[in-house]
Amino acid sequence: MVTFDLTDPGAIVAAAAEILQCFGCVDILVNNAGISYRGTVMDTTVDVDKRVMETNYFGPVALTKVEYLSKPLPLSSALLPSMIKRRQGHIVAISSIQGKISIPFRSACQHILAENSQSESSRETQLSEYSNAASKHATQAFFDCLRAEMEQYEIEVTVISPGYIHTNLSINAITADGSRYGVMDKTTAQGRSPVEVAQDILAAVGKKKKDVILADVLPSLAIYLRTLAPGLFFSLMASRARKEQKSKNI
Ligand SMILES: NC(=O)C1=CN([C@@H]2O[C@H](COP(=O)(O)OP(=O)(O)OC[C@H]3O[C@@H](n4cnc5c(N)ncnc54)[C@H](OP(=O)(O)O)[C@@H]3O)[C@@H](O)[C@H]2O)C=CC1
Ligand SMILES: CCCCCCCCCCCCCCCC(=O)OCC(=O)COP(=O)(O)O
Repeated sequence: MVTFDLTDPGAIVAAAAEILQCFGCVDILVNNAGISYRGTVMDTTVDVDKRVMETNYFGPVALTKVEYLSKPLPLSSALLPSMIKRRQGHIVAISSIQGKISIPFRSACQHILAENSQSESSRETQLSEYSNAASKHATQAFFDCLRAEMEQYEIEVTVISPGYIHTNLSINAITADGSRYGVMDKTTAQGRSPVEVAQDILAAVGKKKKDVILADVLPSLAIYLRTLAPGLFFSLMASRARKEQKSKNI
């Protein structure tokens, strides 16, 4: 197994070169790693915004291209050029429903606390998700562009937009000051089984699907509402933010 930190460009280049050296090619690249975030726009440092973008956006972008133009690395050691050369390959991006719609303070304010510590309880007021949404919107945009450019080389690009999944995502989320959130949110705890989601992703890759939403009816409808009646969608979100701010005194 080759492990590396997605926020370290040098490590990404080295890992891709090692993988290509060991296996000769990559058939399917699944850009899955990511972090989430809890905080308000006003409280969050730009360093935290950058950390989320580096992990969720620049990491997958760098891994996919793997320094196409990097001088010390021969072109054959880069993932995308090696796929182009073979005219074969499949790139998957695990985005999110939040790559299609941006929600402010989420309605689910109740949490299942991972541990019942005072510091964790005090974090219950920080529920905005803008940084996660921004990084996932960027991910969707990048891989949509890549899909169009790669069609001529017969390379597939699939963007997956899941709703909540029962993983450690909220526990591992970072907060406005960069510290770990450490809370299992109710929405996450009630999310789909990761095994089932993985099976759906595998099926989507097998069918060469281009864009897949793996979510309940409401989030799926919300995406259509955002497109067809943006004014109404924005009003709903603003009302949601107002209610949350009032109830949580943010
Ligand atoms: N859970 C959910 O509700 C949803 C999740 N998603 C997306 O699914 C993907 C997987 O997240 P999920 O399994 O839920 O969350 P987890 O927090 O359980 O897992 C995140 C994974 O990403 C890896 N990771 C995080 N940062 C880095 C980094 N800098 N370098 C390398 N690896 C890193 C972690 O590795 P390690 O353990 O070594 O730190 C871990 O394997 C993410 O892209 C997330 O945005 C999308 C929609 C909903
Ligand atoms: C025609 C009627 C439509 C009515 C629409 C009303 C608006 C409903 C809003 C629904 C919002 C759903 C948000 C789902 C968010 C989601 O699934 O995110 C997945 C994640 O990325 C989870 O990460 P997180 O860190 O947020 O736990």
